[in-house]
Amino acid sequence: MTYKQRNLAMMGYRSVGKSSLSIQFVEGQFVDSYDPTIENNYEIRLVDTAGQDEYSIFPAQYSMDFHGYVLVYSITSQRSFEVIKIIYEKLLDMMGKAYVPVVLVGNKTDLHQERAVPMEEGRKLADSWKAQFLETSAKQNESVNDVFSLLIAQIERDNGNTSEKSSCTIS
Ligand SMILES: Nc1nc2c(ncn2[C@@H]2O[C@H](COP(=O)(O)OP(=O)(O)OP(=O)(O)O)[C@@H](O)[C@H]2O)c(=O)[nH]1
Repeated sequence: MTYKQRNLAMMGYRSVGKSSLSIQFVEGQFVDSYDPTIENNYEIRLVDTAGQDEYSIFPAQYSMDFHGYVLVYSITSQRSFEVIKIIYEKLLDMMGKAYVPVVLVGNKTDLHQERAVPMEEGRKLADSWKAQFLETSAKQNESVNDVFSLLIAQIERDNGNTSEKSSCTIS
């Protein structure tokens, strides 16, 4: 069986849930990797970066090796939403590109009483980037796997592949 390796980076402000989403995804996908009807297999290398802020110097290695990026903010933090815009701009700058495959994720939907960023704001921002958008709860395992399957599908579309069935392992 052959694998396409896909390197994905989790980026965002401190404490938005990058590690929690990664751990939830890795544990949730473990059983699926035994599915015998696999047609496309992706080996995902998931890099959970340390939280950034608007003043962080963008480490060059974050732009070199990745096929796609999960940009995470918390729906309870307006600041994390502002910071994600800056991270995105820095990413494009660093890559010297007008487009990179991105999924924008508003995490912590279970804390709806503390919501500070309306869903519509997230969607509008993602549209302006031509990116996918999802709200998630790492705590309640809400839409977590969708983040990664959307990003993989987007990367494949960008590469001119339109295969519908896919599966993955994480290393
Ligand atoms: N209620 C709730 N809490 C969450 C959720 N995701 C993460 N948290 C909590 O938010 C805090 C930060 O989560 P992390 O996953 O460590 O966040 P991070 O973005 O990796 O943080 P840094 O390593 O500082 O960049 C922890 O206390 C988590 O338990 C969520 O979906 N809902």
